Amino acid sequence: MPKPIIAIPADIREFDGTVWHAAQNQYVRAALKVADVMSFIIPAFEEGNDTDALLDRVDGLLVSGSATNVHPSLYGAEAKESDGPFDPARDATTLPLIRRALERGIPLLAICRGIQELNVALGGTLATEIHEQPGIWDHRKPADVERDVAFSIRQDVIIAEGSCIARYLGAGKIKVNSLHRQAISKTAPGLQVEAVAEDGTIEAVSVIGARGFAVGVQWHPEYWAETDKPSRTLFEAFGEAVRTYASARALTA
Ligand SMILES: N[C@@H](CCC(=O)NCCCC(=O)O)C(=O)O
Repeated sequence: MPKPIIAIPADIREFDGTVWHAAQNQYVRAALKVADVMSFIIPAFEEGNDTDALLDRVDGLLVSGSATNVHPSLYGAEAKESDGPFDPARDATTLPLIRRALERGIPLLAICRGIQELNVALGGTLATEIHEQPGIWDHRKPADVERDVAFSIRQDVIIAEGSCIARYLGAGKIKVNSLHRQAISKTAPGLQVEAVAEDGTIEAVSVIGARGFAVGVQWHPEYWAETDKPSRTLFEAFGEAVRTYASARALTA
């Protein structure tokens, strides 16, 4: 069977005096080196992407992290300046892809901004600047440090007994990295909370009744996917789900 291909929606980035559709190497590399799947980076447009035409050509969807935030209007909140930076083209691309991939049973791994998009896509809301809430830790990306330090494995999360990811990672405490200032506030009706931090922050969800692998994590398993066991295990599980989907799709082609 040819190596399967997943979709990774791009961010809109501006540098070198122009606009780019960009995905970070850490996601594409973890997909290839650990999940053993190739990636199509999907351009981010507010209009014009044909969601089904894109999903017809892939066997998985990986929604990556990003320093930008989902626009509050998408979950019924007023947008404040401090809620930015925004990426409306990415929002307009990822939310339909997430909803349609779930309807079609296409494996989904949503990471950091991705779990927030998953929650919003299914009707949930987000909390912003969570470190300002009483009793909530500062989960933000540390400033002015080397990237490996920023993504260091440093925070406990507790995986729920009987959860989807407990099948792969076991239930109980594991250590993860943490680089986010927003988090799930109202969990979408179709999501099951899979892991929380000790301050109550939701750290992982799965899609109730999903036809295939459909997991969102607030941490970054891609960054140490080649060396950190829980990170590797999650990407390997995603890769297996993608291959299973690809084999089934090949039978109906
Ligand atoms: N912007 C959201 C999601 C955070 C996120 O995806 N972080 C990824 C790290 C950014 C980087 O690669 O530098 C939030 O802040 O909650």
